[in-house]
Amino acid sequence: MHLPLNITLAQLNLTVGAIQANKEKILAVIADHQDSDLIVFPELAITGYPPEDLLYRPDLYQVVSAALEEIRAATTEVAVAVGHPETDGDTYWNALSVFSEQHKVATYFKRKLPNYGVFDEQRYFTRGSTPTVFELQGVRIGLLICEDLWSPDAARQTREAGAQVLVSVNASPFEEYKYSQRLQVLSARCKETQLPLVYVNTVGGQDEVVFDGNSVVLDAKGEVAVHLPHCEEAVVTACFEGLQPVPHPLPVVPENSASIYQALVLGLRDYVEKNGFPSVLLGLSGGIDSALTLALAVDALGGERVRAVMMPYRYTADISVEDAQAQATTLGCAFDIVPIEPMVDSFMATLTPLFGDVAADTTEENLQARCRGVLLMGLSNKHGSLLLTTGNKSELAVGYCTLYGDMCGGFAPIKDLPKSLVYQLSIYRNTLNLKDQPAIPERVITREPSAELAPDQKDQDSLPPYDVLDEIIDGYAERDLSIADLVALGYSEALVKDIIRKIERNEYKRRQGAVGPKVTRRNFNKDRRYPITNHYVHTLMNSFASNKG
Ligand SMILES: Nc1ncnc2c1ncn2[C@@H]1O[C@H](COP(=O)(O)OP(=O)(O)OC[C@H]2O[C@@H]([n+]3cccc(C(=O)O)c3)[C@H](O)[C@@H]2O)[C@@H](O)[C@H]1O
Ligand SMILES: Nc1ncnc2c1ncn2[C@@H]1O[C@H](COP(=O)(O)OP(=O)(O)OP(=O)(O)O)[C@@H](O)[C@H]1O
Ligand SMILES: NC(=O)CC[C@H](N)C(=O)O
Repeated sequence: MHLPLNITLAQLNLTVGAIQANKEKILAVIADHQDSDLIVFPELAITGYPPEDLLYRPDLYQVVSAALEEIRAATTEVAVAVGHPETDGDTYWNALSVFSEQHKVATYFKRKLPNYGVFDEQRYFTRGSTPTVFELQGVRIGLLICEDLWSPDAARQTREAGAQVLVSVNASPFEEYKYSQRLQVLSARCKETQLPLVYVNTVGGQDEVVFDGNSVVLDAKGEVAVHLPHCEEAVVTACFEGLQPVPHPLPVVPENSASIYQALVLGLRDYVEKNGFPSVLLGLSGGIDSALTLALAVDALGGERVRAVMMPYRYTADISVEDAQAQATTLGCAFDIVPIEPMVDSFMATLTPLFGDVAADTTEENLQARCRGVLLMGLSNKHGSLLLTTGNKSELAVGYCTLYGDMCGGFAPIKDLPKSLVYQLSIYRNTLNLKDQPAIPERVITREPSAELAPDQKDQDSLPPYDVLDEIIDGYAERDLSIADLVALGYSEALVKDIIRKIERNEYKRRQGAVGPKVTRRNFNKDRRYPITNHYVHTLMNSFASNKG
């Protein structure tokens, strides 16, 4: 055994489908770490994760093979472990290959394929069946891929196959409290097997998920010896002496609000950069949702790449215009004021005769939101700028938003934040001073929420207080509680039923909404796939009535 053994964790931000660019990035890390013994790259590093139905394309495997050939040819005595999809023409695997001195030393096939939440691996891959161990400087290294670690048996079998160190490659997405949950799982595997673990996660935003990095090395007792940063690329070499990882200075683990905020910044930045947008814009109303979205955008891209547009109508309060202006000035982004009165009046003049004698209702409110949407989409088209839509999870849950109005836009940075979390993150952001002014004007946080689409309108005219709404949404949509469970929490039957009806009635709206990063345990996209045409809500209502009877 030749110790110390140096194992490099390459926590890289790779791009789905960019096989050549990902390969170049991998080759650059290999060239820079020739003093290491083993360099470990993330799960499916070659394709990025998740490649989704790209995995059905036969040509993908040709490009992947060519890239792996180049990596193999570039290896010296430094071993390299890299994740990639693999096929023999009939069967497809999520694989991890190890190359050294221009040879393939081992290929391992993932044994546990996650098929829940945002994951669909059983749609593409067949399970591997064999633990894989290879020898490096006399030390036996056992290979694992992500989900393999989330139950005991794959790690146990790898130990039984002779492993002395476990190396796991991962694409483990962020959600609230994920870091501590993940650490518990990893620590349990170390304690069960009494083996140290090198855990390499990917980092970066990919459509609706954000990979948070937080790669770690744990010792055989499950204690963290090395920890890579949250939501940042990093390449760090861990040194093993006597099969014990040498402790490395640990970065501070961000607390809950900071960890979510940083994940949202990364998700937004990567969506904009990886899709090639020069800039973003948004409607800035003087309300908290657009204010938090603006702060995220400026933190992700810098003020010079962000434009905010205030579009007052007759119901817009003066303080809304003042606060929007003040925030744009503090954050250093472009700011315009474009009144929508002439457009709304013109639409109304045309529509009023066609409306006949039907009384005014939400139609008139939606028209204001739609005029704003048209203006913002015009600016987006003209300048090639991505329009950010500002809806939060509570509004999207109950459909308190206008199709082709404030739902216009290509990316929705806060769509998975319940309104209570919008407040929490806004308060958090204001603890980070910028030019001695709060990033979000205090009055925006303290004033009562209003869509300002009708005189003296408040959100709470149509909705229960947000803490109540959020708890019912969380209970019903994230934790699958029944009507009886929610009533037992102290909410009235009428309120619970009303919110559930609204949630189910608005699936069609959410399906037409822009993509945005997941931060809760269950988002309204891949995590919760409900039919649009769906009468289960009647079944629920009826069964609660009959239970009571
Ligand atoms: N199942 C289904 N499949 C496909 N389409 C369906 C549908 N059900 C209704 N529709 C269609 O959807 C349309 C209704 O949706 P939509 O036009 O959006 O309008 P709607 O949902 O009726 O109203 C929007 C609500 O959101 C509030 N709002 C608007 C803007 C901002 C805010 C805020 O605070 O942020 C709040 C506004 O005050 C109002 O209460 C109908 O025309 C209907 O035809
Ligand atoms: N006067 C306005 N000027 C610019 N944009 C607006 C204006 N009013 C609404 N919007 C846009 O439409 C979105 C929906 O806003 P609305 O005021 O109806 O409710 P909200 O969900 O409370 O959002 P916010 O808290 O940002 O006001 C806003 O976030 C903003 O992007
Ligand atoms: N890519 C995977 O296998 C990820 C699944 C795993 N449970 C995680 O979220 O970490």
